[in-house]
Amino acid sequence: ASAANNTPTLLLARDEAVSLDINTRHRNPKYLGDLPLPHRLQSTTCLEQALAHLQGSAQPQRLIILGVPVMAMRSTCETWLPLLQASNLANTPVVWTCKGFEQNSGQLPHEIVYSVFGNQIPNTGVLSGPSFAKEVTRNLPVALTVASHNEITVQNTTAALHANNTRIYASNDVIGVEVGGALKNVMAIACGISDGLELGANARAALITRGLAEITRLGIALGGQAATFSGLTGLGDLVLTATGDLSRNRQVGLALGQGQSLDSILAAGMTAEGVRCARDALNRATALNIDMPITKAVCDVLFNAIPPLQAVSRLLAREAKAEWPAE
Ligand SMILES: NC(=O)c1ccc[n+]([C@@H]2O[C@H](COP(=O)([O-])OP(=O)(O)OC[C@H]3O[C@@H](n4cnc5c(N)ncnc54)[C@H](O)[C@@H]3O)[C@@H](O)[C@H]2O)c1
Ligand SMILES: O=P(O)(O)OC[C@H](O)CO
Repeated sequence: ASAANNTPTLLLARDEAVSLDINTRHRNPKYLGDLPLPHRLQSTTCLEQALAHLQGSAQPQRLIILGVPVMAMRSTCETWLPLLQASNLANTPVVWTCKGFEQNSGQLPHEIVYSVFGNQIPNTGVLSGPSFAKEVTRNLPVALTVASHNEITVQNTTAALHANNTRIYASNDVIGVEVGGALKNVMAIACGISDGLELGANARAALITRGLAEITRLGIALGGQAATFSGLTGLGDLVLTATGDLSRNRQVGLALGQGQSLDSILAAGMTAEGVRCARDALNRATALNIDMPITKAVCDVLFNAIPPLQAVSRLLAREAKAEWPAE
């Protein structure tokens, strides 16, 4: 999106072949099929070249986007901290796109970032919202939220990305944005399971709505703001991922509902952050005494060998209750 906005953009890749394809054929077949990429998007595998690119970027659009999964966030931050300090780039805004909790620590991405960066890299934030990469690559309309406590992070993210078909909205609710992004993946697995079992559109709508109640409950308990969960990074990303067949999390759910085992689905190379997130979210909810029945049902199917239909029956067999407050 930044390259489409004429922002000179350099993608730091780990794989030489990916980098070469982007620079020569303007394609990234490993991740994005045959979709053409803007010629302004360049790639490198060399950290020094990435730092030089940042030093040459105009200040209003200078921005680092960490586009790695949550499991790689800590090591990525640890790599960048000394490099940015040594290159006089410690004030460069850094935003991340990952959605989930860190395994073992159970930390949200901002907790990882703050624990590694401390005050040494002060301008940070999370960039999230409903955005399938393949649609962004096609430059179709998309709206995202950047949440940060620093004005410069919001300004630079907006300057780099907000144009043409990309809208950037600002928020100061880092926790709410991250919880919505993490938990929508779990609900997308739940909706995929329901659709794989052919339980119908009514069931899917119920799961989305009660899933949002569950996300909101945990999010508020963790310090998020209620309104955030009806925004782009809550309801917006939840609807996209729970209903859009481009979602890897929904695809995992669909395959489970159709009778495939988790091992065989993951062996086929499917990356779905909701699988790890479900257990971490349930652990954090249990510690806070928060009821998360849909997340619990997803964990039962994923990790406790409960057949999908039995998990659904258990969900439906719970006592009747008031819809609001969402307890
Ligand atoms: N793909 C999408 O449509 C999309 C949309 C919005 C947000 N996101 C979020 O952005 C993040 C990245 O998504 P993705 O689909 O590109 O994920 P991905 O799993 O394809 O990985 C992205 C990049 O991270 C690199 N990476 C993986 N493990 C690493 C490690 N241990 N150390 C360093 N680099 C590592 C990979 O080489 C790859 O280049 C995710 O958390 C995802 O939720 C993805
Ligand atoms: O393919 P998924 O399920 O990881 O979803 C991708 C993005 O998070 C959608 O916003």
